Amino acid sequence: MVKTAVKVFLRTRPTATSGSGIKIGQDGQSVSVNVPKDQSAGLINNQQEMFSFKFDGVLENVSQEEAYTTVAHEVVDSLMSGYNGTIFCYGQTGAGKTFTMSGGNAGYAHRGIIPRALHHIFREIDLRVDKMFRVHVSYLEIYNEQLYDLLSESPGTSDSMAVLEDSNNNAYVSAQLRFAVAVAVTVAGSLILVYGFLTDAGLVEPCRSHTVFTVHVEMRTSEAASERAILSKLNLVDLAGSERTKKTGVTGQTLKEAQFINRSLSFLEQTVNALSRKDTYVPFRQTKLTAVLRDALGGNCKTVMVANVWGEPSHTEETLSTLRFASRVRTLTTDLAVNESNDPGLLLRRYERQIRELKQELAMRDTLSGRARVSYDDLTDDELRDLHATARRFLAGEADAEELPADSIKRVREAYKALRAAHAAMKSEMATQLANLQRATEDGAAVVRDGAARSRVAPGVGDLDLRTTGGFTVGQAPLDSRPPPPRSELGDHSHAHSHAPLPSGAPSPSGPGPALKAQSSHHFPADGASAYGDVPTLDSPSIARGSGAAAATRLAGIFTVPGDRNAVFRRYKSDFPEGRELTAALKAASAALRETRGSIKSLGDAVNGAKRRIDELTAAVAQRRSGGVSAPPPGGDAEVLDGETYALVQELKALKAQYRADFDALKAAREQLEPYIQAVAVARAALLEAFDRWAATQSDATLRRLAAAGRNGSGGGAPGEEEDELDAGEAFERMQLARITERDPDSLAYHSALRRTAAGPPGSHGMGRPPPAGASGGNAKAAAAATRRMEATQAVNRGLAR
Ligand SMILES: Nc1ncnc2c1ncn2[C@@H]1O[C@H](COP(=O)(O)OP(=O)(O)OP(=O)(O)O)[C@@H](O)[C@H]1O
Repeated sequence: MVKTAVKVFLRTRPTATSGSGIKIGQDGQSVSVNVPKDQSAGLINNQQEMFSFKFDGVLENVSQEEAYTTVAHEVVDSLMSGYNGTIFCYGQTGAGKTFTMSGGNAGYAHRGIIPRALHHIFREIDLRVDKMFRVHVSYLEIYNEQLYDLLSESPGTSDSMAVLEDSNNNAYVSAQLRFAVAVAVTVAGSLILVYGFLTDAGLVEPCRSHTVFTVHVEMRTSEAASERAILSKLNLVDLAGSERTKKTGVTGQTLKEAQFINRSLSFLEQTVNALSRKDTYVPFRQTKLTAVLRDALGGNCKTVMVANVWGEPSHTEETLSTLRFASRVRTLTTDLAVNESNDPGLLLRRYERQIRELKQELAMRDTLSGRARVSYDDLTDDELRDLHATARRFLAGEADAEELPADSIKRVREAYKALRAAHAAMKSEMATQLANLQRATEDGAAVVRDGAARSRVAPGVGDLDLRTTGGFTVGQAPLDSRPPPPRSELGDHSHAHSHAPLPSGAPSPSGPGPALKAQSSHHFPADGASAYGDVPTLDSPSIARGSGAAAATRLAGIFTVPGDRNAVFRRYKSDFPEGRELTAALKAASAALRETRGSIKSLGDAVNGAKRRIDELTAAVAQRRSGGVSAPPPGGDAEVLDGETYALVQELKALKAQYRADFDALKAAREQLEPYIQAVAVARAALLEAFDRWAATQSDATLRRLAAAGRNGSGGGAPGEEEDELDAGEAFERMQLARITERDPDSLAYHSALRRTAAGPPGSHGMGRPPPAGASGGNAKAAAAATRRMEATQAVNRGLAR
């Protein structure tokens, strides 16, 4: 914004009589008016005789051309640079306002500011070949405080016409027509066209209304940058002349017109006074005239006033009034600024062009760097659908990271979004499962508590404390508090399976029997997964806990074959509501754990994959550097990388960042796994404890009957559940078989026969009849001894062979 003073020029109408009383100073700016004393006032008369004023210039006896050059040329030049302008003529009626603004009919040389300004504008347009212009004109009349569009074919005022303000606080008249002036028409042609129009409109005839002729100019810097437009307008205002009605003695319609004119000019004066005093309130809205001239008087506009005076002695009073008003107008300032169009359509065109150019730039860079053609457009619906499916498969561990797009930022961003969506969906599913699991676990715990209440020997002993994450109350030792079995009994992990399970017998005073001790070497993973599946067998160490140990010992006494105990356990889980409920809870917990583990596994795979790739890239970069491909320049500080090494280093950098992020995610995911592990442990403990208590209440005969039914497969368990519930003995046998097949396939038949012999004749354990005490144990011992012998022989042979 540039502060600019309003310029005021005085123009005098040639007078017929001499001695007008108006004196022009040598500087061409000072004006003095001599008012002869009124002799009728008597001898003592203090009436002021001389009045002095100063303006920006005085036009006395000057041609129309000189008047234009002095008053309007600079304003029109500013218009062509994007600044608004207003030139208005003010003065008493007949002082020459219309002559100045429009011109006289006497000849071409008499044309006024309007036709000369149009001539000027089109001449400039012709000269500025690097720019594009559009010119419109509008023509407004304010008559008796009503707005009239003089370009409208339908005469009369329109209700929809009103003086409004645009977003830049510039005044404009709504619903006013604009007449487009073709730029292609020659300057002279345009002039004739517009001048003819002005004549038709009666502009060159004296009128008793205010008229505003506006030229709107739209300028664009060039064809290529057509999205940037500068808008400016020039208001050429011919005000109606003030009139002393008493003096002129007008009546009727003319009097009414004069009253309207004087009233609006009076408000114009008040407005100028308020602006001049810098009042906070300026009555712009009091009349249509001040509303239209708002910009010219204090807004974004370069303003020039022509004060027209008729220097006849009979008009001295009117002349003084005009000069006083002109002096106050000269104190006003306006704020000038170029008006750039903020038309959204233009902005859109500008952004479209920028995007087009950027895409071309990218395509060029891709070509230079040898990349395959990369699309920078938005993904289609089909592509987005595929991407979301790939993201889901990636999180589930079924797709590699390479399947996700990485060729453009846009596609990488979309991939991230798809991953986030897939992750959110997965999280929500897991939350639902967890809620179900918690419900099931709480139900199971309630069953356990009920059972405990019924069969409790000592209150509180052996109860699960579900307020903690699977801990135990007094009397029930947590898993990790149990001392490890002596190495001499169990051997280390690698040898644990070289011993046959010893299902015999008598309980030892130090705890579970040898069979249970041997079986306790089975790994009970810290994350709660059973070695043989989700549902525990009775060979799990938990059977020996707390009060459950008594039941386990009793069961071990009744059933010398581990499979029989599991058979009872299976019956318990399938035929008894309590067992069924607890088994269901455990399975739900295990399923949730398995699923969560699956997603972690895919993360782990991603981390490992990234690590492998980082190692490869690091080696490749190191090799290129050591090979001198990217060696530092002699004496230089910075290493100069060739294109390929630079690309490798960039990839390595990105990969490391990805690796760190994935690693953190993996760590966080592992921490999230803990509640699932605890939930499985709690559910498992609840099931085993409940079984112990239940078994303690059953008679030996009932237990044996259930074992026989379980052995015959006449109940319990869903298909395929046997695999999960494989007991320790059978599992051990299978493992042995696998080892023998691997080490000495030829001896397979021998071992198979030995095992069958040890197990006794087919059906000897069936039909509800328990095997003779010790028989099975003896056979198992024999089998174990035979295996040990074979392994010892093989070990000796291997040693000899070395
Ligand atoms: N500088 C001048 N040189 C020659 N003739 C002039 C000049 N100024 C005014 N006249 C003549 O004076 C007459 C009245 O001028 P004009 O109509 O322009 O006055 P006006 O101020 O517009 O009056 P109104 O307010 O009534 O419209 C016209 O005939 C015009 O040609």
